[in-house]
Amino acid sequence: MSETRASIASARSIVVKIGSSALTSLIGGLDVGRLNLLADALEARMRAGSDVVVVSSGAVGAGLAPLGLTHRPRDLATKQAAASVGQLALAHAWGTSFARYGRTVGQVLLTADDIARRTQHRNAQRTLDRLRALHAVAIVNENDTVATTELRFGDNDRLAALVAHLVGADALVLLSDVDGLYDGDPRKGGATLIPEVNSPEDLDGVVAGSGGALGTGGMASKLSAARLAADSGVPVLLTAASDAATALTTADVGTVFAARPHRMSARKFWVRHAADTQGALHLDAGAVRAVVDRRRSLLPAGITAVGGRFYGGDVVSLVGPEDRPVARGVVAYDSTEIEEMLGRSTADLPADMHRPVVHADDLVAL
Ligand SMILES: Nc1ncnc2c1ncn2[C@@H]1O[C@H](COP(=O)(O)OP(=O)(O)O)[C@@H](O)[C@H]1O
Ligand SMILES: N[C@@H](CCC(=O)OP(=O)(O)O)C(=O)O
Repeated sequence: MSETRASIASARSIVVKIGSSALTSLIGGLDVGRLNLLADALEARMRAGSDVVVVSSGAVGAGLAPLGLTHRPRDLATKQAAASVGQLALAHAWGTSFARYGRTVGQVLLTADDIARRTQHRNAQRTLDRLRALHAVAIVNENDTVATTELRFGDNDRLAALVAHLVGADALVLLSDVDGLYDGDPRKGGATLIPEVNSPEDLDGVVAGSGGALGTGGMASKLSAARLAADSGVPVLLTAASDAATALTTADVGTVFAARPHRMSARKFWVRHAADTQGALHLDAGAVRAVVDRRRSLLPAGITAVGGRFYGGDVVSLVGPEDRPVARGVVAYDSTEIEEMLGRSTADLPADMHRPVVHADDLVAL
């Protein structure tokens, strides 16, 4: 068995994301039978000693039938109304299912903002850690009723990858209605399963198509979430929910994505993937070489212009001379302060401005 599969099979802490397509159908709504089988597999893994966090889609799908809707709505307000009805049913169904084992569930609804802001990020982390310490299973979903279009996560695949990093998980399992990644859309026929993705070249020529009637992101969002997790050091298994029992025991099923050998620090991961940028610093070519190639801190001498209004502690985009973002970082000063420092060497600045504008530890090249 491959090293990646072995690491997923033995992971101490796992995030398992279950897609709408695996839990709901347009005609039947929420499928409690399928949900019970998933809870069985999740409970077995917990009893074998692993910590599990569940990211469950399906709120919109579960809310359609009770509202008399026969297709997934396109407009945001109806989707949010369906999600508010469906989330209640979904959380209740998970609660009832795990109660068969005497296991308590906790509902955790997150928006992109919660992950993007450092304080909320820490709060979410603490809640998830405490639920785990109390032997309860967290059932996470996007907070669909308050998230607006701009605030929405790409979808729950991305949310699951962010949560995996948030809780320091050792593996991410994505369960869908398809048994892995194919080189083309399997609904069109003639596509071949790719069992293992070890490097970006393994994805050459792969066509990731759209999802089903109830899913949102399709294969493209699973691929980008899998790469996000794998790049940050978390191995990923993608398979069908009907194979959950195998996925959560031997991991000998579906497609696995090998993790990068070194896990990115939690702070760098947040800067790179989760935080919203509040403004921009424009750099000259020498500063780009220093921060991107030599991994140095950013000093005022290499900054040519400031874009937007921001404060010390915000995440900003570092933009090269060709107007292309080259890095992101946590800025040490307010934008108004940096305007006074532009192009000046550190020695010419007052003593309280000798810290780098962005410290190398807070800086991630793109
Ligand atoms: N290259 C591909 N490999 C596998 N599945 C693909 C591919 N391209 C498109 N798909 C489709 O993506 C669907 C899964 O995405 P989606 O419906 O969003 O699932 P979920 O609800 O689990 O998030 C599958 O049903 C499959 O038909
Ligand atoms: N938060 C939404 C799901 C969004 C989503 O990403 O769905 P899916 O592609 O099925 O994982 C819901 O619960 O309906």
